[in-house]
Amino acid sequence: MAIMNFGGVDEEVVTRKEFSLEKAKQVLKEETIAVIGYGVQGPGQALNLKENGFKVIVGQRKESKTWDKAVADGWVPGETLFEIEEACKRGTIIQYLLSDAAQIMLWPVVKKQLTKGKALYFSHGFGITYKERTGIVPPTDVDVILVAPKGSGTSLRKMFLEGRGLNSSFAVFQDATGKAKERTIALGIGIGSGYLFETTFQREVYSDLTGERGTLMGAIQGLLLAQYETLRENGHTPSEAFNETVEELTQSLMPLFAEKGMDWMYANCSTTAQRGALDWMTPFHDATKPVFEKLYKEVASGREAQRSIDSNSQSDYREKLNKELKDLRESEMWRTGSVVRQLRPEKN
Ligand SMILES: NC(=O)c1ccc[n+]([C@@H]2O[C@H](COP(=O)([O-])OP(=O)(O)OC[C@H]3O[C@@H](n4cnc5c(N)ncnc54)[C@H](O)[C@@H]3O)[C@@H](O)[C@H]2O)c1
Ligand SMILES: CC(C)(O)[C@@H](O)C(=O)O
Ligand SMILES: [Mg+2]
Ligand SMILES: [Mg+2]
Repeated sequence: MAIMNFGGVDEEVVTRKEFSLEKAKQVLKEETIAVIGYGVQGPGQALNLKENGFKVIVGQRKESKTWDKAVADGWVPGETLFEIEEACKRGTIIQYLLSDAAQIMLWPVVKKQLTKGKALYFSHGFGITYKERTGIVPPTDVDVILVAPKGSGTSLRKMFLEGRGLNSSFAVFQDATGKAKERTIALGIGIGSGYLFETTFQREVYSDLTGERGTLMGAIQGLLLAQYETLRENGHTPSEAFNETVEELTQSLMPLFAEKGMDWMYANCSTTAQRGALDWMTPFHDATKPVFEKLYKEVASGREAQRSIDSNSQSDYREKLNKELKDLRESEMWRTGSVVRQLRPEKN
């Protein structure tokens, strides 16, 4: 662990310098890692682990699209690809990467295979933190651990292939073997994380649910749409409204603040823009802060988790989500986006 100072606060973190890939392989050399679920995180984690030299098998429902995807990715039925129960039987570390709702349904199957000394691994604190709602209560003689990549499994894989790494949090909920922390960090390094920071299952799920409902996904769409609509209602063309709201943000300004921080992005805009942004950031902050406070309370109360369990355990949940995504895709703002993307010069 290294102590790093983050904006005046010391935190212990793990980087590949303190915990090399070679060390991770040494720690896990006797382990079979069973990645259960091959949706978004499953492929990213399983393929990165395999290519980093770990022994990995995949567990997935047969006769599903994702079984076929696993086969297409090179997993071999009967050798490295199994039905969920069989993979859990063979694994010494069970990476439980079904959707959070499916984890509840399949829990009796997985629990049966959790024999003494195995590790149950999550990428979300959901199942354990909201155990009254999920019924996920592991036996006391297994390790219960977490590595949560801070981003999509698609990015985890893409960044791995580019020689980069997505940061992840890690936590130990139950250390039955005395080796839980070592196993956790080794897995975090193995899946291709950038740096790892410690958390608890509860803090992971509270921050994760807040972040994705907030700035990462929910708030960003709400904010962009509010500005797009205002411009359109005042007579601006779709092209002007979209460029001024989304395209400039993602193509020009976001890369600047990703690279060197917000003041650097501001400094690379006009003094007119800087004056206005510095004045208007406070009203935007003040208008949204109560919404974030309300959101956090909903998360901490468990109500957000229950809403997600209730909707995602319905048999037609995927169709319903797809319908809502289609509505988003077919809104004027994102139809405009599709045309703007086609017009990017690098496309031609
Ligand atoms: N999606 C991400 O990038 C991401 C990022 C960080 C953490 N996580 C966490 O990782 C875990 C996995 O998330 P995901 O988004 O990869 O999941 P997902 O929604 O893509 O589903 C994963 C798998 O679950 C299977 N599944 C769904 N219902 C099932 C059922 N009833 N029976 C058997 N299998 C079923 C699907 O076939 C799929 O292979 C979750 O705990 C999630 O919160 C996800
Ligand atoms: C990728 C996210 C949003 O960070 C993750 O938390 C998820 O649930 O998919
Ligand atoms: Mg999440
Ligand atoms: Mg997240």
